[in-house]
Amino acid sequence: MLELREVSHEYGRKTALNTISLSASGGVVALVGVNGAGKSTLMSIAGGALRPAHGSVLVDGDDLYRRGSRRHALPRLSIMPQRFSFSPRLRTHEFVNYLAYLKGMSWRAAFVSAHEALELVGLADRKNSRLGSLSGGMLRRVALAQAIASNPQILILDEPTTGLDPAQRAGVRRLVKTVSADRLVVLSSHVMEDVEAVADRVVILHEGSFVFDGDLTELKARAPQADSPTAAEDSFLSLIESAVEGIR
Ligand SMILES: Nc1ncnc2c1ncn2[C@@H]1O[C@H](COP(=O)(O)OP(=O)(O)OP(=O)(O)O)[C@@H](O)[C@H]1O
Repeated sequence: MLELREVSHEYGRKTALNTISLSASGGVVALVGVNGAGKSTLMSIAGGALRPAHGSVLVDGDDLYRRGSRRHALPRLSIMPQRFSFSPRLRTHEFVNYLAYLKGMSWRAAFVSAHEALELVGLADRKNSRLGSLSGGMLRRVALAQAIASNPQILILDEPTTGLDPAQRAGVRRLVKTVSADRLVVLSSHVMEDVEAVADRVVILHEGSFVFDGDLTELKARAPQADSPTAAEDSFLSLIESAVEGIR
């Protein structure tokens, strides 16, 4: 169970998140928003990578940002960040293996798990390649593999399909569906097509606040034409427009 309690965050004087509360325990929760809505900030905070200025994040009741409980909470989740730094000389398997080990797995278990994760993301044939030789799309899949490898109960995926070709995107969507069968996946996206393919619940974020939280049927029902093939997208756009009008 992941719980965000009244989370707010600012960068200097810029408010990125404004009193966000969310709890989820399973399935795929898709966080949708336009550029700058606050998705990455929220994903980083939920994934243990950014301490929020206000509020708290609980994993099965353990506070992710409190000394004492962080070490219990952290191994139960993994984040696939939008960008990650790495040594270009490390080999793909070595990197995934090492990160799974850092998450608390034994070296042997991490070794096996890294192989399985690379297989799942379609990179088994590049397991001995140096990271510096991989394409951008391959690196995105390495980022996904390292998130999956430690077998966490909660997976936080920040724009997992960005930079992938259509076949790889379809592969990642299938993978997200498969891994969400027995865990919680929270992913961010601004591609409604991806969201429709995988999400059990959609949360729309705009200028740091939630403007919608419900399932796809509820989202489509808000569109001018609920049976239109573009109903989810139309509804998203009209929710954003009304939020903008509300701010004016
Ligand atoms: N390190 C930072 N310093 C200053 N402002 C930041 C920083 N990171 C994000 N912001 C600002 O906070 C707001 C939210 O940014 P965030 O990256 O969370 O949005 P996003 O929804 O993930 O956007 P995108 O879809 O473009 O990745 C934006 O206005 C952004 O300019």
